[in-house]
Amino acid sequence: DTGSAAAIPINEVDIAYVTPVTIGTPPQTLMLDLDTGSSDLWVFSSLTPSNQVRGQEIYSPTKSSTSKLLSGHTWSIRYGDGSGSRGTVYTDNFTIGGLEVKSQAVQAALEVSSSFTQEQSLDGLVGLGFSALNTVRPSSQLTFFDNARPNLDEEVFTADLKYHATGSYDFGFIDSKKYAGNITYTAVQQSPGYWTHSLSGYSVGSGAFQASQISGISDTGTTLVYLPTAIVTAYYRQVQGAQNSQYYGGYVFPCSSTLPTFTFGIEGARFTIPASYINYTRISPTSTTCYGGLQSSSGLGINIFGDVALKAAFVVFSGTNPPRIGFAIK
Ligand SMILES: CSC[C@H](NC(=O)[C@H](Cc1ccccc1)OC(=O)N1CCC(N)CC1)C(=O)N[C@@H](CC1CCCCC1)[C@@H](O)COc1ccncc1
Repeated sequence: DTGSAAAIPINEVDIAYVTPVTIGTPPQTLMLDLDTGSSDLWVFSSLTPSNQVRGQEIYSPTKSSTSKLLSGHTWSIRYGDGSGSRGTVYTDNFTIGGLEVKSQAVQAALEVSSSFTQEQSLDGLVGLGFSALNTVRPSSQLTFFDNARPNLDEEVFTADLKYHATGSYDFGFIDSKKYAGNITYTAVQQSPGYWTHSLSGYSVGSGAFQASQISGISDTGTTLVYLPTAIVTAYYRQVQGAQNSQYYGGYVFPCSSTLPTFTFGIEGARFTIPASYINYTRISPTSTTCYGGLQSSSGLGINIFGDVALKAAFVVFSGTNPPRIGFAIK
């Protein structure tokens, strides 16, 4: 089997991407954020208090003839940005882009944090990390990818995220029309459950490539790129008027500044993030100060290759044994 679905930016600065999925019988369509940085599939539901729902589509298990309560099971998740949700668990038929998994664990939210309530274009998440990170207790549940894997033509899914445009996620096949040249693969360390791998180094603008192994996670659910402070300061040293603002919680600069590109290495291959991707957003609609798409990871304890980096490449998440991740120019 294979599947293919759109990755649609939810706002004009690509803060996140959502993908249409269907759940249950008859099918209920929700827009979910496919997130390789977590492993819970959870949705706004008929069980979510109405004062926490603001425009989101909801999953109603009672309206689905194929839903089953996974009795006695609960879940609770906290994300890196402090947002979170918790609830109960059903199994139901779940489809992404024509690829169906029967009896997928669908985690119905009983409570969501305010940042989810405020994000009306996001109806929940599909975790595509390793199932070891799943928070359902007493027995953890498998991700959509792990459930689909035995029926896939190839044990892969690919992410083709785009800058200010709709991209795609494919399951079970690698579409050679979506990239140029070769795919460069590198080893993935699957514990504790993220798609963890190393960069072989980086360069700023036309500067020399600095070879160094930088370990981090490729995370479609994280908007920006978070790297070690030494790298980030080297980057912003090239930006007139840049400063690391305590007030704004990161590097900001005059929107009129000229930004250099940022290049990262995967083994021997090189991928360049255009300056426009790093000029992430104005700090407020009328401001002339802009917030950078490259920020320091020092507060996180982990380096994160988020959407700002991933949208510069075609990315193959390979569930083979051992797992690996591939990058290609597009
Ligand atoms: C440094 S992990 C921060 C990261 N969350 C972000 O990237 C959010 C995404 C967002 C925010 C608001 C609306 C829509 C999307 O966006 C920002 O935080 N920003 C973008 C806008 C910018 N101005 C400020 C910074 C994060 O937790 N991701 C998790 C998934 C994410 C949760 C929030 C909803 C969307 C999906 C996940 O993959 C990684 O989980 C962990 C990573 C590390 N240990 C624990 C958990």
